[in-house]
Amino acid sequence: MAELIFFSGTMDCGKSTLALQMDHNHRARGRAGLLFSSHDRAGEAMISSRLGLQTIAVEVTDTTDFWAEIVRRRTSAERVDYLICDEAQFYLGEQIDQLARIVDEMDVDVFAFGITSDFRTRLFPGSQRLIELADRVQVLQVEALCWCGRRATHNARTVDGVMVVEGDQVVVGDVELASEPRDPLQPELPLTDGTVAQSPHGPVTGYETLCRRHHTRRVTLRTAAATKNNEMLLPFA
Ligand SMILES: Nc1ncnc2c1ncn2[C@@H]1O[C@H](COP(=O)(O)OP(=O)(O)O)[C@@H](O)[C@H]1O
Ligand SMILES: Cc1cn([C@H]2C[C@H](O)[C@@H](COP(=O)(O)O)O2)c(=O)[nH]c1=O
Repeated sequence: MAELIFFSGTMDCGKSTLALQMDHNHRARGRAGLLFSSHDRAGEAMISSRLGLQTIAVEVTDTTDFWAEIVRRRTSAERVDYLICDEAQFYLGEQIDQLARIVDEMDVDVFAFGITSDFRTRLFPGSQRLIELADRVQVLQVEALCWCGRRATHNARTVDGVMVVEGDQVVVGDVELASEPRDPLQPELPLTDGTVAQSPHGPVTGYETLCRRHHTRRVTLRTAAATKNNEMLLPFA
């Protein structure tokens, strides 16, 4: 019996990699699948993994009707056994309803992948509906980590490394990794007074995965480093 499964987690925990692996495994057993994504970092109509794999997919927009799309393909004799739906947090609630109907009435497996909550810890509409409707919600086993070493459970949006809580819900972007060599044109690490040197290209918006404690306190890798530097400057008693 077909299932609707929601594979979820924070940013950078391996969802797109798993999406491409699942497609590979099902395809290798002779099953026919369709890949969908929305606003992938690599560009339109793509599923891309930070491990280097990327595959063409159908771009999901607000006008996508999954039910009509699968009916159309099946009535033109195309086999569809499963759907891979990446960045499913960006899908509309009614599109998730269509996916559930495809599972139940067409016996097509739907494997959806996405982050549950936004930079303000609020559920994305697509993720909310998936949590409400999925046969199973599976949290990915590879844990993204907070800079403190705890499991990262939340996604922070940063501007020049500083967490922000205002802005649009959807802003496509990537996590900045501490181990990545710094681009000399990007802002430097925090100055000892806690401020950050400005990039000649303007503020850089990115994301950072944090544990709840540090998300609540708005402490990112960069602001933690700045605080540490300031503590070192404090006069000894
Ligand atoms: N250079 C690397 N070597 C090994 N693993 C890596 C490397 N770069 C990224 N990864 C793995 O890829 C994961 C991110 O995979 P990806 O599918 O792009 O994540 P998501 O779709 O959840 O944002 C990281 O959590 C890490 O486990
Ligand atoms: C937290 C948050 C994320 N986004 C965007 C940023 C990325 O483009 C995707 C997540 O992709 P990933 O493969 O899981 O890394 O979502 C956003 O638009 N708004 C947010 O609040």
